[in-house]
Amino acid sequence: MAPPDNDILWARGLRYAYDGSPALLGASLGVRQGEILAVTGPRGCGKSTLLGCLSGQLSPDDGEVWFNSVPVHTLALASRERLRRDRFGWIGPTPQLVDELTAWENAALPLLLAGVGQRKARRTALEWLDRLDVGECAGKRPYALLQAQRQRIALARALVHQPDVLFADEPTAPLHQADRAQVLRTLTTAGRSHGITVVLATHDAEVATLADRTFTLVDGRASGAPAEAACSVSV
Ligand SMILES: Nc1ncnc2c1ncn2[C@@H]1O[C@H](COP(=O)(O)OP(=O)(O)OP(=O)(O)O)[C@@H](O)[C@H]1O
Repeated sequence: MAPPDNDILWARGLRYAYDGSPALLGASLGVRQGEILAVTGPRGCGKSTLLGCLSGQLSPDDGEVWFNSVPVHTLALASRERLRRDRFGWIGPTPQLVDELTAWENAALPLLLAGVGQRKARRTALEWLDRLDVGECAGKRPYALLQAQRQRIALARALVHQPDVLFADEPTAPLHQADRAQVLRTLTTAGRSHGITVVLATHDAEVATLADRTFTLVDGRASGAPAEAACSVSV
């Protein structure tokens, strides 16, 4: 079956198991260009695994993932890595920064890897750090920063190259309430103003209200999908 034209991301019948222990049991979904989709569900229902499969970090045991007209599930490793680097952004629940680089260098990494000149990469990274209220941290290394500042820098890095799709896996987990609201606002505003599609995994119903649409996973499949028909269910 070919993916519909208006879906930037499209997955069918995704199955994934960790050492024989199933995490996804036939999840199917479509994500439209520019929308903010919240992937919700209780802890352990498979949200992170679904984002891993959609973003090409994990290879599903069965099923298909398409990005535009590209079949991600059959791409060779090098092509998948290039796709992730150039077209996708990723932010997880804990900031994973390069210890040896300053905040702006961390934020600029996707641009530098794509061959953008140092001066332009620095300027763009600084703009994103300012937008996220961590401009004053630009010259500091991660060890000298608070966890909340590190997470904002990780978000700047995820957005700096204006990816087609931003995958955000519980991005506000390490933040306090006030930080959480601002980071989420920046994330959703950036998505809407730059036409970035956002796939946001969260178990927080309040966070999910910022999304255009919600996809609920229960035990590795779409909520309400009967086990035997799970492969053909979509939202
Ligand atoms: N690396 C791993 N090795 C083994 N089992 C794993 C691994 N990662 C996840 N699992 C298991 O797979 C299932 C789905 O996990 P996953 O992290 O995708 O769910 P989640 O909905 O994102 O959970 P959470 O809300 O806690 O982040 C769970 O039962 C989890 O224990």
